[in-house]
Formats: sequence, structure tokens, C-alpha cells
Amino acid sequence: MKRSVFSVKVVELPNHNSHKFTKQYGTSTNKLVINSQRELLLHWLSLNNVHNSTLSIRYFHNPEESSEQQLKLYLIANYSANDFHNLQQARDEIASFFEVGNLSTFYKFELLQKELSQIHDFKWVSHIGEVIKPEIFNLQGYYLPYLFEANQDNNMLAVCDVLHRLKEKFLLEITLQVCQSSEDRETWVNALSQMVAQLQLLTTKSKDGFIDTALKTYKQYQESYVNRNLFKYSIKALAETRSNIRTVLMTLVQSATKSNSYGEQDYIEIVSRDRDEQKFLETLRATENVDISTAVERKSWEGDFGEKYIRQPMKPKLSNDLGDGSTNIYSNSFNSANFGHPALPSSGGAIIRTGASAITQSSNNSRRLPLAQIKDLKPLHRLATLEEISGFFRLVIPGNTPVPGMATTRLAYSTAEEIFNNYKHLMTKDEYIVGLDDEDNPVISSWSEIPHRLVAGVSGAGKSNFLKWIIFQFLYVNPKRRIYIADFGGVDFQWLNHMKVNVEIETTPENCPNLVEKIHQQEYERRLQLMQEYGVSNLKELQEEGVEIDRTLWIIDEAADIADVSSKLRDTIEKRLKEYARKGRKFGIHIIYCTQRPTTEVITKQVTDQCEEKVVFRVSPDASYRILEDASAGDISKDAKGRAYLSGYSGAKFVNTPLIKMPIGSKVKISDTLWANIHVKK
Ligand SMILES: Nc1ncnc2c1ncn2[C@@H]1O[C@H](COP(=O)(O)OP(=O)(O)OP(=O)(O)O)[C@@H](O)[C@H]1O
Repeated sequence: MKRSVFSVKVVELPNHNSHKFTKQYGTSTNKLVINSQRELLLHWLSLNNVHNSTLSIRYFHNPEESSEQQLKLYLIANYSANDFHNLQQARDEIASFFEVGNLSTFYKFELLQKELSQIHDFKWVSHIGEVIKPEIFNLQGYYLPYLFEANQDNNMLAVCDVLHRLKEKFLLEITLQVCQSSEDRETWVNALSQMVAQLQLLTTKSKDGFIDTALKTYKQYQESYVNRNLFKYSIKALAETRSNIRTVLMTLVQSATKSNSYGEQDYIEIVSRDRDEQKFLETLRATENVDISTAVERKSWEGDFGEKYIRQPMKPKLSNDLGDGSTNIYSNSFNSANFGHPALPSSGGAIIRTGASAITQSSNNSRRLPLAQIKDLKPLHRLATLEEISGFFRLVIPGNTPVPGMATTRLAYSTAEEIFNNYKHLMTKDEYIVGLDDEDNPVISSWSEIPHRLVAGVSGAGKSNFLKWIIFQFLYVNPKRRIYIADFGGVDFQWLNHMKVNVEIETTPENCPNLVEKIHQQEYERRLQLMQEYGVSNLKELQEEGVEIDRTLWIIDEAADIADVSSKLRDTIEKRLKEYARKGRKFGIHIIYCTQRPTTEVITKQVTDQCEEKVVFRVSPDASYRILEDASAGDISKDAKGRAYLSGYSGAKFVNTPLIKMPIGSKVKISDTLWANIHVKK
């Protein structure tokens, strides 16, 4: 027998509120995601050339990681086949499901090439808790394992919330193994029919709530288990401390089952490394090997409880109620010696042969079945149908807010073209679109409400692209608007000169004071003078008087260069920031202060105070905190180019700024870009 493991990590979560999804699936995305998860299980059941195939969903919480990386989600498959060829075939089929199956529409998976032991080590685990179906061990010896009543709508959000609050490492693992049809099925099928027949007899003799429930439940087992595909399940929590296990697992039970089914039942058993060494190690080993273990079980199974014959404990509760009629059934209590014996009471013989199950009947035609013991029913509490278990076997489905501990990665980056096509009506003289939020809704900023902005982010985080996106919108509403740029890199904005727009670019910090002065005279002084002349107090009124004047934008691309060259220049700029902030709203003079190095020397308190809107791309958590009083921008991953944390007109949230295609010399013509929408009148 050859064995292999296939593991994937979930790298992208579905975003149902995204524009793309709502357009395609309307409001039914949630249902479709759930169906795609169910399909995974059906697919798994159909891998029939594979033996003992096991599939595990793992939620791993590690508080040592940054806040968007604390929760990791894995799917691990363990399968074996007779020969290498079948094994390879199974692997290809499994891979295909993750790559192109319906699940891949909603989740993006990363194939993990590493050995399993390299993905997870378990040295930190000291306690393991398991969710087991509630079982009733009645004093009189009755035994009843309940079925799971699955909540098919479980989205796992409550579980992720609890996991996120933990201050310890924690692994929640839901594992299913396809139950081979031949495997000990005959034994429990036989036991089931004996139990049903026995309970039926009892209900005719007395009214007993428990017996009624037991009969109903065992009949349900007969209907849904006997001829169906089944899974063995294990639902485990592996933890550093014992204290959080019950909380997490109960939250899982509450999410995965219908509220009326968990009631007061106890679902959880816990073993600890020091106290239940053998059980602990056995169940830990099962996790290491992506296997099912049944080591953890309820104390009631200890002793000789399971050894009893099914009919033995079924003594009437009040023998008086039964009168003499009971004798026939109960006084000749069964034991293996008299099983199948012609001297068996006739009612006993009928018990088996009149059992509800077709299998029982057909088996009985050919041979006598052994007398069933309580322990023959024991496998039932470790089995589940697809319907029962599907509430538990669930990848988290995000709601309106991101899943705590996981980065909300978007399914696709929106381009500036897409945003422009969908939302250009939101680009006005006073407002522009910063980008899209994680629900793919446009995030707006307002020039009239917030005069100045601070843009920060490490090299390559997407600042320059963002500035181009702002410039595009600034000019789209009026190509005659004037822009001043202090860009000491010197090449990022030169293309604007080819656009024949009103732009002035200063490339050396040394000449920057001239630019500052020029802006002051050409824009500030001029506006002041015009307003006095026309007797008005703001830009809008001036425009209404017929004066051809509009907002002006001053971009300082690397503020650190200015601070390096001269602290005097920095002070002057800060003074202007303040001056234009006070009057900016009315005057229409706006500054975007941009830096890679958001140190205290560059981003002084003056700057953070004056720039009321902050767009912070990836920076260190410290820098994020300094600028935003929130460390969120420190969690932005390196790959998430264009993603920023915004604090400003639209509140505080993550925003995904779009990539804007630029004209490149003769290679990319202006007409092939959005810039063709800026019509400069000659
Ligand atoms: N919104 C975005 N979506 C996708 N990719 C982007 C986005 N913004 C930038 N990029 C990619 O990242 C690269 C670096 O972006 P950009 O030049 O804007 O970074 P920067 O923060 O200005 O870096 P530096 O400070 O070094 O100039 C770009 O060439 C582009 O390919």
C-alpha cells in the first residue's frame, strides 16, 4: 500500500460583497460557497480507488504572528492506494479539485510542497479536546448516541472570533475519513436492528420518554446509516493550556449544529499530556499522521458497560406496570450460550427477523446473526453522514467584515480602468476616489472638506502609482487645473510634460524654496487678491463671478529629502501647510505630503496635525502607529501593492488603490490609457 499527503493553504477568502460577486451571483454567494464545500466532500467520497482517505481542515491560531497572519487555514489530505499509478491518479484528481473545482471560484489555495512535519510541529501541545456526539448512558444500562443535527449555514465566523482572542497557540482540526463499507458495518447494523426491535417491544409495554427518543433515534440511524456512505470524524482542539478548549469547541458546536440540538448535551472530552499520557499521545499521533483516532472516549465506556447484551439492560423501569407479560421477554435474559437456540423465546427470534433494515432481513435469510452487545453500537458515535458532518467541516465564509486574524485578500485587483468605467460619476470637482474598500465599494475623499493629505509607505508599496491616480482624477474634472510637483527622484512625473497640462516639476531640493515661494505668490497671494477684488470669500464664489480659477495641487514626493537638505525649508513648508490648511478649504490650495521614511524628523507633529487625511501604505507597525494611532498599516503584506490604511474623509479603513496604466514613450500611447480622457484644449 502506498500512502501520500496533499496539503494546501487557503490564501484568499471569498468576498461576497465584492462588486464582482454581487454582479455574478447576486445575494446567493453564501449558498454557493457552502455548496462548493459540500462538493468537496462528495468528491472525496467518490475517490474510490483510494483507501482510508482522510481529509482535514485545520484552523491554526498563532498570536506571535502579525495580526493579519494569526489565523491560518489548511486543508490536508492523506490517501493511499494499491500502487504508485493509482496514487498518482488520485493526487491529480485531488489537485484538480483545488485548482479548478467550484471551490476554487471562492477560495484560492497554495499548494504546500513541504513535509507535513515542517508545516506543523506539535511540541507546544499539552491538552487535546475532542467533540464527540453526545451519548447517553442510562443508569439502567441504556445507551444512546445522538446524531448531529447540522447547521448547514455555519460560516465559522464566531469560531474565528474566539480563536482570534486567544493568547496561546491553538489548532482546531476537523478530520474526516471515508468509512469503508465493509468495515465493522455488519456488527453495528445487526446491533441496530436488535436495539430497534427491543425498544419497540418496550414502547408497547410502557410509556417512557427516553425509550421513545431512543427508538426514534435508532430508527433514524437505520434509515440514514445502513445503506449510506459514512465518514469517521474527529473534531479536535490542540492547545497549550486546558482552559480555552471547551470555549472554542462549544462555540464550534453551537455554530455547526442547530440550536435545539446542542441544548444541555455534553459534547466535549479533554485529555492532557501529563494526566492521560497514553490517550493523549495516541490522539496527537493521529493528528501528526492526518489520521483518525478513537483514543479519547467517555468514562462511561470503562468497565463492563459495553459487554452487556442489548436485551440484558432493558429491564422495565417499573416491572409492576408490565405485569406478567414481561416475563416472556425479560426473565429469559439473553446470553451468548442460548443465542440462536431453538429454546429462545419466540418473541426473541422475531426481534431480529422483523427488524426494519433490509440488510438485516437479507442477512438473516442466510444465517443467524450473533447476539448484539452494547459495544457493537459504539462505532455509531464516531460515524457521521455527509449531512451531519457538513456543518462542522467548514472553511470560514467571511461576512461583512474581514475574518479576524486573516488578511482579506481580494480576488482580483481592480484596475483604474474598471473603477473609472464603473464610478466616474463620483469623480467631481470636490471629490475623488481613493480606491476600493475590502467590499469593493469606492472610498471617497473630498478636497473641499480636507485640504491636505499625507501619503506614507516603504519603497515599492504603491505611493507613486497612487499619486498618478490622484493626478488623473484631479485633471479629469478640469484639465486646466495647475499642479506643482517637488519630485527629487526626477523621473516619476516627467510624462506630465507630454500631456500639455499645467504642471511645474522641481527636481532638486535646493531649488525647492523657489517653488514654495512661487506657489505662495501665484496661488495664495493671487487668490487672496482676487477675493478681495470681487468681494467674495471662497473659491466657489470666485468661480461664480466668472473668474477662471480652480483648485491647485502641490505634491511633495519625497519629504525626507527636504528634511535632509534643510530643516529651514522643512519648517517653511510646514508653515505653509498650516497657513493653507486654515485657508485651504476656501482657497482651493491642496498639499500631498509623501514619504518613504515616516520618521519623527520627516513626519513631525505639525505635519500629522495639518494633513487631516492619511493614506498609509505598507510601513512598520511603529510608523503606522505614529501616523495613524493605529498599527494596521504595519500588517499590510509585502505582496499587497497599492493597499493602504486610510484615515480621513471616509473614516478609518483599508483601501485598495488601483494600478493606473501610464503612457510609456512610443510603446504605450496616451490613447491606450485613461489619460486619453483628459482633453486639453489647445
Ligand atoms: N495599486 C497597485 N496595484 C498593483 N500593483 C501596484 C499598485 N501600485 C503599485 N504597484 C506596483 O508596484 C510597483 C511599485 O509601485 P510604486 O512605484 O508606486 O511604489 P512607491 O511606493 O512609489 O515606491 P518608491 O517609494 O520606491 O517610489 C509598481 O511598479 C507597480 O507595478
